[in-house]
Amino acid sequence: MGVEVRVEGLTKSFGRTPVWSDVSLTLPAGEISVLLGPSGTGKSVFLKTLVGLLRPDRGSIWIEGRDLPALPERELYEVRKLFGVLFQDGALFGSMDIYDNVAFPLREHTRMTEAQIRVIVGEKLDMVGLTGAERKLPGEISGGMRKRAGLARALVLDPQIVLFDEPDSGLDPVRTAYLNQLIVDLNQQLDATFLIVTHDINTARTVPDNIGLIYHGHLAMFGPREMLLSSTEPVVRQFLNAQRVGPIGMSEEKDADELAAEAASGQRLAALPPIPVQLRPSDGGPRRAEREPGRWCAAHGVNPPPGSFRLPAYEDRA
Ligand SMILES: Nc1ncnc2c1ncn2[C@@H]1O[C@H](COP(=O)(O)OP(=O)(O)OP(=O)(O)O)[C@@H](O)[C@H]1O
Repeated sequence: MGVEVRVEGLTKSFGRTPVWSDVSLTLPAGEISVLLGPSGTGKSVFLKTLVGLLRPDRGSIWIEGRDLPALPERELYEVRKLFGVLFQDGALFGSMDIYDNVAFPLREHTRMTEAQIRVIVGEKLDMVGLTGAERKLPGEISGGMRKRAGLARALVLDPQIVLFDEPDSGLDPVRTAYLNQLIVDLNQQLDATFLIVTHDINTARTVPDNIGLIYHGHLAMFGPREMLLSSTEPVVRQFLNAQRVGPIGMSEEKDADELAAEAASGQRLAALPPIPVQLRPSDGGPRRAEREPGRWCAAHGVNPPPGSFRLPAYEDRA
């Protein structure tokens, strides 16, 4: 069922510049979580810190009873094998074809024979729909295919935790929809815990089980999807509505004068959009962490925005 990742009081700065402080959250085992936040708030830094590429100033990352930042380098190297990471650009080696890119971690980290490697690479390329593209160079395929090749490589060592850094960046809405479906299908098939950093509101609303929002150097909120999607916090409403009105400014947080001027001019935050149904696996089976729509809201006495949990009209007709 994947592994739980428990982050406690994590703080990171570069020199005297703080990125975020006192971040605490638990990624539930086997579930999909999404991390949102304005540009530059340190979401990529958070992923790199989780996987041990950056050291936090303070705090703990507990995985299977081990606190990652406290581990000596040799043990950290072992724990890193639990992770698969899909970097923003796929991070493929430009001079290697897709097959060799996907085979790379197996050749680097295991003693498998080439025959064994061929079976695994074939299986992962099939999972992401890239069978037949083995001999292409990264420069010869589309951005969407590069993402999928990067995903095949991230999965090749059977990771327990998969981190996705903006998997939808640079993709058109249709390719994003395919990739989102692939993520939900993979989560159903694999024993892994997923964390996705994204700016795509539709992805954030339909793909995860849990959502977090980093804002102004802190984790503003983290919890079940319905908690965030029904939240009345101004920063959440502004983000989910993709609005200029609200506490988030162009380059930083708006100050009190700016917010007062906004209120005086009659500009208001829009109402929350309805909570959509979650994306289901394409085989019609249940999600790994399936929950009844509206259960969290009902259990917490929260009224979801009107129109929530309905299928879009065109799906009602199908
Ligand atoms: N190695 C580094 N050394 C110094 N500063 C860094 C380093 N890596 C990131 N930063 C700084 O940390 C801050 C957070 O960067 P990060 O890329 O994590 O933001 P982000 O939330 O992922 O942004 P975006 O949504 O635009 O991708 C930025 O100000 C960035 O310049």
